[in-house]
Amino acid sequence: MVIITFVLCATICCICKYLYDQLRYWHNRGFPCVSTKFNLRQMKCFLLRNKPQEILLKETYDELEGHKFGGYVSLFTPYLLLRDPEIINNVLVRDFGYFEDRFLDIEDKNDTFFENVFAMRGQHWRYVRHKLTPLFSSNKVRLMVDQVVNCCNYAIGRVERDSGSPTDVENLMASYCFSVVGSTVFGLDFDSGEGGDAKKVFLQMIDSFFKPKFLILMTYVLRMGFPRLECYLRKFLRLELGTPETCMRILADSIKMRERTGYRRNDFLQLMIDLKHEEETNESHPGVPKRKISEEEQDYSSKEIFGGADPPAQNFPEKIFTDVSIFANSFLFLSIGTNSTSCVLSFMLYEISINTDIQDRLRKEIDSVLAGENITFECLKQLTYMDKVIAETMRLHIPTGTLVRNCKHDYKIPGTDKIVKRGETVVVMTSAMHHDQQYFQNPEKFDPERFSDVRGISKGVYLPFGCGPRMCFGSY
Ligand code: HEM
Repeated sequence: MVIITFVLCATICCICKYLYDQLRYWHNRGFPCVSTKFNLRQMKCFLLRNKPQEILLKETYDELEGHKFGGYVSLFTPYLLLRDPEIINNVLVRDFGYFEDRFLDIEDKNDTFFENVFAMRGQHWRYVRHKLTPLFSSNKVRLMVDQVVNCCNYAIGRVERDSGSPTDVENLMASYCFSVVGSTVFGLDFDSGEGGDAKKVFLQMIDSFFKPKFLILMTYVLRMGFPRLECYLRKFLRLELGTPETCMRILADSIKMRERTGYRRNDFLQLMIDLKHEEETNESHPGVPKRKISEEEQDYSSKEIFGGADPPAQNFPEKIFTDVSIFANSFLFLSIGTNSTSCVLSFMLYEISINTDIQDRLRKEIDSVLAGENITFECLKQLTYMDKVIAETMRLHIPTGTLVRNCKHDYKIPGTDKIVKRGETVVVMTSAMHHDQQYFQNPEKFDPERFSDVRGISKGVYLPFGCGPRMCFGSY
């Protein structure tokens, strides 16, 4: 009995000591840091979802005012917040080789969602990014404009049908973006009813991803404090972030149909199917013309792009473009593409509805560029005021408020004696920087004219799409 009590007490003491050390992590490392007290309020806000994440992030950012970087602890996990634009630029671009991954070296292989380019690490990520980059080139996007225009016309029709009654803009934009991405990624026409069932299934899955069930939410909280434990627990409980079987079946049917009939469509799914065949046979599928290696793909092999790290291998020993990873990437594009784009569009409509002078100017530009014709890729480039309005919307209402990188090798922060250790996580709070008076005068004002002369905005300050080799695909 005495031994058991002793062991129990010793274990509790060790755990308490570990947690205490975690809270004082940055203090002990000699870094500037925010309060070392356990922040229960942050966890409560996260669980109850009663305070936007951006406000919590800004509070941490403001606490470190006057420092180029500083540490904070979320639950029990230490993060190093970068506040200085030059350091940010070094980490994301110049010294990318030290910071190429987002996540810890945790095997998430049991979860289909983690087989995608956002979550992949190291050589896997480089190879897949290298292969997928040309899919987002302006040439490819140009070929998809007709599909986007169709979805746009459908959304306009919906507004006209409902005219006279209030429109739920968030819902309208979500449905519109979902159709655009569904059409360009999967080749499914969600609006016509052809993809009716698929639309329902995919929407349910995206919903469970962004509004997870309580048990999954708890594992997220656990992940903030004990990422490895969370991963093992999720594996043990066989918890998936959704129920991908039905979605996978829809996708697998679509792949099989294309392989069987030789039907080709100008979408991302097709390009990934071609990559799958390339890996399987080292040449194109019978009846399918060999894929041309584009200039972008060739350019994407230089050492400079990877911050001095090795460029990706042209071939990979394992098969990467399996049905599972095609599904994971397609789902990623569908979820991340739909959510971030519809969020920006909804906020843009909100801003121009309360800033009617901006709305009038925008309408005049659209009328003069389109002159009653349909939208083409060429006219998009002439909509320069529209560009500024979108840029300003993304400054004020950025959908992804943080950029995260995991340190791969010990890294000395230039101009200081501080070392970021391998395995530590650095964070850039883009939403907080976009609202920082130091960089944007009168930051809460919606003013597209800020983007008339982008030279006035320093590097590493305005980052709606991130920066460096890991920046967003959607920004091309
Ligand atoms: C307004 C719309 C969008 C915004 C604001 C946005 C923002 C971002 C941000 C901030 C990142 C992280 C970048 C970094 O860590 O440096 C990211 C990554 C990514 N985004 Fe987007 N995004 C948008 C639309 C899209 C669309 C439409 C797609 C694809 C269909 C997409 C696909 C991706 C992918 C695949 C990544 C991961 C890239 C990698 O790790 O290599 N995004 N996005």
